[in-house]
Amino acid sequence: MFRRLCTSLSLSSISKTNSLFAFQNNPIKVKQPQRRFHHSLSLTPHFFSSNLRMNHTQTAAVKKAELLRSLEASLGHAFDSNPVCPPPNPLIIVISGPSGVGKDALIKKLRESRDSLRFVVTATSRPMRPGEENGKDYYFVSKEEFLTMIDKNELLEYALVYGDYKGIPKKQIREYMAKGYDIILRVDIQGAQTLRRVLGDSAVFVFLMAESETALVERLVERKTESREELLVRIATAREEIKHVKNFDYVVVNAEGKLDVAVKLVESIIDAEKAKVQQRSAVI
Ligand SMILES: Nc1ncnc2c1ncn2[C@@H]1O[C@H](COP(=O)(O)OP(=O)(O)OP(=O)(O)O)[C@@H](O)[C@H]1O
Repeated sequence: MFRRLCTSLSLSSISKTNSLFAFQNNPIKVKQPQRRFHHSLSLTPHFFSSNLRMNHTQTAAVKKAELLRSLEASLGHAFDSNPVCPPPNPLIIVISGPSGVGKDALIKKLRESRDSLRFVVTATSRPMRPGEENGKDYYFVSKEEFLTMIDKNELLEYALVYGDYKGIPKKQIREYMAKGYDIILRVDIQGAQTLRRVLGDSAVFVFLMAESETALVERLVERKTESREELLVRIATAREEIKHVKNFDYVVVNAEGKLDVAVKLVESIIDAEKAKVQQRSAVI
């Protein structure tokens, strides 16, 4: 192979000394390449007609084109410009963590920075909070409507959380994945456990946590959406939930005032997952 390469290189340099157009009538007989890899670099009389003296960049381009052609000639076929790796599978990313840790805030930022991500809107029977939008933050449905969705097997998972139902409609996930989008799911720890049973290792599970219990409680208090009693329940639950971190693939700390750092880390996780040789392959 090395000798063949040398031969073709020396042949190409000979043709160059004779004439710049000489290799248009290349004497080397090769099988016609099926697809030309470097059309844009091929020499045509037009290329030189307007400017007979080539500058340094043009000369380098010609040399490169010539070398590529001679390599193709030696190999007997054109280089393949198709991607070497198949496109990565659509990914399901499950974001979970204690109440008030910043799941919604993180997902909002992720959606702004990544076009390839689609957020699957959770259906819930809880009342709408100020600033929330139906169909954007959640699908707000009545308890009766939610129970009908359960009966029809329309939910990937559901749970009764603090007296309200929350669940993930399957339809949206299927539609987005068919279009090649990555899916981001937001669930509490109970929901993540159910999803792990349903999806196994076919999805990526990310546990979001605050840097300390104090930080978590302060965040919840500042949000002003829970009563004193509700806060106590959420704090007690968070203490239990933290024990489930071992069932997740990744843990991300969302430290006070450092939401952007947490977002970047989740983006890196997505990038790393996309570069995996053995891709996860979720079927809903
Ligand atoms: N890194 C951070 N630093 C300071 N405040 C934050 C940070 N991340 C989120 N917050 C704020 O903390 C509060 C709770 O966040 P968020 O509502 O996103 O939590 P959550 O995990 O979705 O809660 P829940 O599960 O109860 O819906 C919000 O007011 C949010 O703006």
